[in-house]
Amino acid sequence: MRRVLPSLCITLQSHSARLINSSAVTCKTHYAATKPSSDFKKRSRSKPVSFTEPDDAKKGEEKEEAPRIELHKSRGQHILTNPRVLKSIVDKAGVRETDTVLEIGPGTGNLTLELLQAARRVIAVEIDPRMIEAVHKRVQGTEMAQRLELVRGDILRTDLPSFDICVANIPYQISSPLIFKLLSTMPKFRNATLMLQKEFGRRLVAKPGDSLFNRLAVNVDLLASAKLLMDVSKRDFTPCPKVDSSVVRIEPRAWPPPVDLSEWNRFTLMCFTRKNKTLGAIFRQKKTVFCLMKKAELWHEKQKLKGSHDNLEKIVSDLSLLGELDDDTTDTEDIDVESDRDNEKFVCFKEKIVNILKSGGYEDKRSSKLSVKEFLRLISLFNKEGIHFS
Ligand SMILES: C[S@@+](CC[C@H](N)C(=O)[O-])C[C@H]1O[C@@H](n2cnc3c(N)ncnc32)[C@H](O)[C@@H]1O
Repeated sequence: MRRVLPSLCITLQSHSARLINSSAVTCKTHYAATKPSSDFKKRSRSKPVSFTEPDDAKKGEEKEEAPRIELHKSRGQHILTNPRVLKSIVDKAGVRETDTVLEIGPGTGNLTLELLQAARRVIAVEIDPRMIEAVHKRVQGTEMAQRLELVRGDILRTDLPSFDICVANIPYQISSPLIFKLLSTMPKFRNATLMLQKEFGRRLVAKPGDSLFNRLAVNVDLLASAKLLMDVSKRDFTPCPKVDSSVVRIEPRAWPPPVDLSEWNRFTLMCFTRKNKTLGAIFRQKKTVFCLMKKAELWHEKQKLKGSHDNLEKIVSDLSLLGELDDDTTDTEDIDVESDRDNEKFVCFKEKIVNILKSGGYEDKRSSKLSVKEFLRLISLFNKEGIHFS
């Protein structure tokens, strides 16, 4: 039988949200695996949810008490079950009483309930309707229900609401797009405290010269500062994942440099195609030179705009044939320039690139050792000479 959820408990939002059937989940009122402290139980006054892993679900058939939320690893459903860690995350996030907190992937609600102790309001976006149901049941009939907004949807396809901070144990497979989605939101939030795969967290906070320094760190550093808060053992999750985790705080910069992000993204992609090669070697590659030459022509044509449409179309089609450079770009010797004139143009353009690198002192530098400031200076040197990356 379908039962309508009390509207005070769940305000479902927007295009992606859908009211769910509250009878779809079996929830039991005990923690099978969430290990709450007695203090936590007292404070939450809610009905906790337990769950089973796919294999346990089969084994548990005869145990009539076994509650059923089958956890799907494909959705990153590793539930954080250590109350000490849950509390520590909320403390370290610096949640204020007046805050609206965005939580991504509340799962069965362990972190959600902690957040509701500290914040004025929590907006939790969850893709799995069974989890929405579970969290709803835990707050149902408590004053917390009025301060919790559950949104069903894929966070990557959901318009983000306005929030003060984000605190979340996220599905690791969406870490990168999620971080950039958060960083592109307006108005700006104070910070995001995220549980990430340990290795990913280390890469995020890496500094130029560190062995893990990479394009991700540069791109994030452009827009935010990232700080490692603590490591969390895989044993603190159910089911136990293969990897350990880290909690990282990301704080958006108040005044990020005014760069075209799509151009920046392509520029760093090019610079990091071979992060340990010198920039001189990277930008001398035939494919790279050719790609930049075509982009420069396109840019030049766009500036003129009134010019020949035919020419513009040819350049656009050349570019699409070329495709985007990606991290696996290896084949650089397969581009044939058609005529002597083209060849001359190509050689001149290559010389121009090399001169920019030489005059800026970048020819022998490696991306793995450059700061955001140095990358910003390099892109501006290229732009000044009419070389663009978007
Ligand atoms: C690592 S679990 C975290 C659960 C809970 N917050 C905790 O700490 O125990 C990730 C949660 O994110 C949800 N999820 C996965 N992909 C999602 C997406 N694209 N949008 C929103 N939620 C998602 C999963 O269903 C799961 O409940």
